[in-house]
Amino acid sequence: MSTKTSWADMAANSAAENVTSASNGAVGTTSAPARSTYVPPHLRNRPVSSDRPASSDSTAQAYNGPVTTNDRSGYGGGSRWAGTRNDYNRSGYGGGRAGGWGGRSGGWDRGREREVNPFGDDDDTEEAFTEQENTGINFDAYEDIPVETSGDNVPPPVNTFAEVDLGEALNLNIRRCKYVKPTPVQRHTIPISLAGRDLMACAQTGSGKTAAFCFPIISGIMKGQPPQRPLRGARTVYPLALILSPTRELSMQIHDEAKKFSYQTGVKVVVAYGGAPINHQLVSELFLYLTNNLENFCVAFDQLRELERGVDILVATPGRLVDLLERARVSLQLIKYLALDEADRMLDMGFEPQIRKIVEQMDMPPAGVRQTMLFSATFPKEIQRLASDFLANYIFLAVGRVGSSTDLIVQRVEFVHESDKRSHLMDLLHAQRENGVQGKQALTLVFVETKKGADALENWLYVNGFPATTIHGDRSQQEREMALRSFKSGNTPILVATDVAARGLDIPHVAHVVNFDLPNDIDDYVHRIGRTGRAGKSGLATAFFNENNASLAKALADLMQESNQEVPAWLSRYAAARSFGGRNRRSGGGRFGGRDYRRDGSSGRGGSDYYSGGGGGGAGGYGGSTGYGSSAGYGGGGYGPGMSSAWD
Ligand SMILES: Nc1ncnc2c1ncn2[C@@H]1O[C@H](COP(=O)(O)OP(=O)(O)OP(=O)(O)O)[C@@H](O)[C@H]1O
Repeated sequence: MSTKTSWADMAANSAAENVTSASNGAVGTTSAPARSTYVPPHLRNRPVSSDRPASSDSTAQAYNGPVTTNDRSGYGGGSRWAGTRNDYNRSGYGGGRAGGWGGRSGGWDRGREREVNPFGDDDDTEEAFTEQENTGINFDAYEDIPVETSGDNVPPPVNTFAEVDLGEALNLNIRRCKYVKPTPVQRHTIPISLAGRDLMACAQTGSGKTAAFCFPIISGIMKGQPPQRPLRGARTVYPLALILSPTRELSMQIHDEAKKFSYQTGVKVVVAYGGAPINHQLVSELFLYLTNNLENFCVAFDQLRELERGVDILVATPGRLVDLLERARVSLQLIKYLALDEADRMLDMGFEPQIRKIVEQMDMPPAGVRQTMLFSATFPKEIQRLASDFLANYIFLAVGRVGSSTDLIVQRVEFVHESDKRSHLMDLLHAQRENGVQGKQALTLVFVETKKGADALENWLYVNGFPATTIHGDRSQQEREMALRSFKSGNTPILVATDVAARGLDIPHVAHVVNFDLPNDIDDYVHRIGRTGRAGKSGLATAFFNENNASLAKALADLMQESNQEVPAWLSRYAAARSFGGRNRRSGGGRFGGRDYRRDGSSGRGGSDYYSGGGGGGAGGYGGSTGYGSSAGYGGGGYGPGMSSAWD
């Protein structure tokens, strides 16, 4: 630990200069009146107009401190690619703020601002929400989705949000989001979570899992008893809920979503994600390190300040959270809700030690005392076994599988030799252009295996007239954010990415996912193609396959067949050749991304057939499989215990 240069310490020392008093996790700034009173959730649970402070009473006012949501661009540190050709997103990225975070409008000593309206409308009237719906959602596509539940006394699903008591303020926000009715995973999981049950939920990509775990948490905090936060140290904060996710971008996205859902509920959401520690940088990258670290420092500073104002829901990546815990900036003593998004990824060998440390070795209440919710689109059985350590008498829920019965994603697989991949991609992009798809700002996400490969392909595309940008673990936080913004806005309609972008990211209008390099693991493929065809929309996924991908053939052919896709004869031949002794595994087979491993009757450690719940599929055990636990499939790079990661 001593070798670590802690962002938390650095930022804390600087932050301390701006901080005068703290109590129960709420901290005042030098120019703002000291916020010595923490407002318990039960007092905050009232919808108020966005035009005035939440309440005229002093406690509620005290809670309404400055909110810096979406204001991460306050740092202006230059970096390797910053300001270069492709990454401009003029729509709001830190324009005029190059001087650093002090340039943020009003600075951070503005004291108590009203809560920023994340919906961008200041009209809170009923009429503003009526007769509107999230028009992009094709709910019919979900009607025939298979659902499987197991566990004791499973609460029945609901058909509408009105059937469950989520609370007035949250209901208003659901309507602001234009969610007219719950998606299948929400229909099933919300009543389960509201009943206080632990949950392992496996549901299609893009089917609304974020809201599925956020709604019960926010509602529970709103309705819960006011917490007695211990006075352990003025700088220690005590969140009531913890949401962990594997990447910075996903954490930010969950944070943004949770902020929307908790608008004017009084529930405070804060995000903490991190950069790499000093001892993992190469000397030759010193300059890059200094630049990035300044940026990391600025991000950390911002996050820490926000944290010190008090937090109910902490959204975090594991590495940064461990850092915060080790430095006693955060205590998990009062955690009532623990949610792991992309839970299978969080419990694979890359992250598991950190997750165990957070959940089992710090001060978090044990399973059964806290409520634990695990969500992913894929749940390999070995991971389920590990996960069961964190759960008490849980319910397992499986909802469909990517494209399983809805055919939302058209999957194509083409045989392309390594040397032909670039020209083949070019052909696809030209065809797209000719069809006018890109003219309408449709976006293409291209997955490659390595970070270097991503940079090289981006450069080649650019030289050949296709504006592209990249996201991978070697890019600085600022570059990653700029790339995402530029892609989302359509300014740069092609994003070349490693697996760091494979999970969770909800980017509207991604029309085409190209697996330029196929992953080693079929579950990674499922998550990658799930960046399109989201929330009832349709999408296209093209994979370049060659002999290097032979180990994936069987699982890929099976998945395509299950999804009613056309399987080329040559792929079937590859698959047949791999039928025996094939190395790739499948999470659940059949119609789901995973099935309850307890059904196998082999729930003890070292249980038997890895595939037995899945109705056939590949042979071979988990232990020898290609992908899980190996970092090979992750362009962002895996890492060992105690180390930070490019994922983080
Ligand atoms: N009830 C709903 N009605 C309409 N839209 C919804 C509803 N619930 C979620 N959405 C929207 O669906 C999209 C996908 O949701 P989300 O990102 O939570 O999916 P996910 O299941 O977590 O996907 P992934 O497995 O890729 O992480 C989001 O844009 C979200 O706003």
